[in-house]
Amino acid sequence: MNKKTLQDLNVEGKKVFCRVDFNVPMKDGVVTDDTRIKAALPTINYLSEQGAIVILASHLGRPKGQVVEELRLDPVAERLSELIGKDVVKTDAVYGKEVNEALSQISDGDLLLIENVRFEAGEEKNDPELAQSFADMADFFVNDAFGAAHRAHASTTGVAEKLPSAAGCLMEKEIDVLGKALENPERPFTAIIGGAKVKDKINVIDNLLDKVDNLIIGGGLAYTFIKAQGHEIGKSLLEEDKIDLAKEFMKKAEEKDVNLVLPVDAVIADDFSETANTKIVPIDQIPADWEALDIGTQTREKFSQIVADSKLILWNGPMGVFEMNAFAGGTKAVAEALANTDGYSIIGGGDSAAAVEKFGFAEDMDHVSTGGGASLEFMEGKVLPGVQALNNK
Ligand SMILES: Nc1ncnc2c1ncn2[C@@H]1O[C@H](COP(=O)(O)OP(=O)(O)OP(=O)(O)O)[C@@H](O)[C@H]1O
Ligand SMILES: O=C(O)[C@H](O)COP(=O)(O)O
Ligand SMILES: [Mg+2]
Repeated sequence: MNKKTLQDLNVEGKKVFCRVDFNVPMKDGVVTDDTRIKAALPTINYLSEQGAIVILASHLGRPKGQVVEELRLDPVAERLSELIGKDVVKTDAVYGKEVNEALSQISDGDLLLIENVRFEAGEEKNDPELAQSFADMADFFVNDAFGAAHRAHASTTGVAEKLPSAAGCLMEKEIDVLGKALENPERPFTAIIGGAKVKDKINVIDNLLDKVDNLIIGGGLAYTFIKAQGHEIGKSLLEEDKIDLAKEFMKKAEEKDVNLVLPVDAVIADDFSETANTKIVPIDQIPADWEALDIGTQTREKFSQIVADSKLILWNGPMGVFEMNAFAGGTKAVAEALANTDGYSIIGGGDSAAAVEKFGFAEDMDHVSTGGGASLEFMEGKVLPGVQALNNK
């Protein structure tokens, strides 16, 4: 990596605006998976030990420029404080008087977490004024938010243009590990994509088809493809305006001789709930008022076999709604296959990492990346804007 790193900055007695990705799974105001918080600790500890005042900034969820009470970062501050064994000052504001007052009361080595940056409409628009407000708080900018490095937002790229900047340790490590895998991928190279961010993730497929031997599509992403094949998908997740794109990708896969693999059966439910009635049906037999919430048993076997035969596997996005036990089996089976394969296994994403942790397979993966969309875009061969914006060595 040709970007400056922490060692290139002299932060003692200085204020550092440090973007992290604390977009973690939460339930009832408690962090349910702290993988991303733990992953940022080396950078936070380093800055603090060097005597910097560390201003931490993150997004959480997609509040779309408004204050959403459930998306405040207080539970994250609490968990961070437990992990680091130190107080974390948390402000309810993203910038302005409250933040400035808090900053005037803390000392070198202390930590301050500002509120969810996506409460500000300017964040996702990369508004220069908001970026300037971030820059005004600090002497340096450090980006350790690999998971958000594919976003060109005020707290990722905007502020980088206004302060001397560097990559944090996590950013450095992710780029190093993923870069090595991508440089000369061992084959067969298999990508598995699932999850719920269909609009975002369908777009990475185009470039991935130029790189992989097998492309497995599961999770909520699969049903737009099943629909494109002409099957009824009931109330399953669908991006209506991406059906034609899905058709194009199936055609491109055929032309490029890429094995595009879709579910052949599904666990369907008559309600989006743990207590719904469920059954497993062939993929072309989903009734109109049911929805597919997990891959079926035959699909699990098929996907697992491909994983077992692969030399490099990149997985992002759960195969089903694994947060509910009734729909966790598919994600667990694929996680187990990745844990047992002789190939190099990379899994990425906030919820995917949480799933692997929940099922006890995290230790068996070669690399658990904190990036979901970011690791996919990186593996597509794209330069991530959050990285590009940082100062070169
Ligand atoms: N069939 C399905 N129907 C509806 N939701 C699904 C289905 N399969 C998986 N999901 C949901 O997908 C969500 C995770 O998707 P997401 O794309 O956010 O993955 P991720 O690993 O967190 O990646 P990223 O870091 O990019 O967010 C989970 O909350 C899960 O319940
Ligand atoms: O979870 C992620 O992949 C990152 O935190 C980015 O979140 P976003 O997809 O809402 O930008
Ligand atoms: Mg997610």
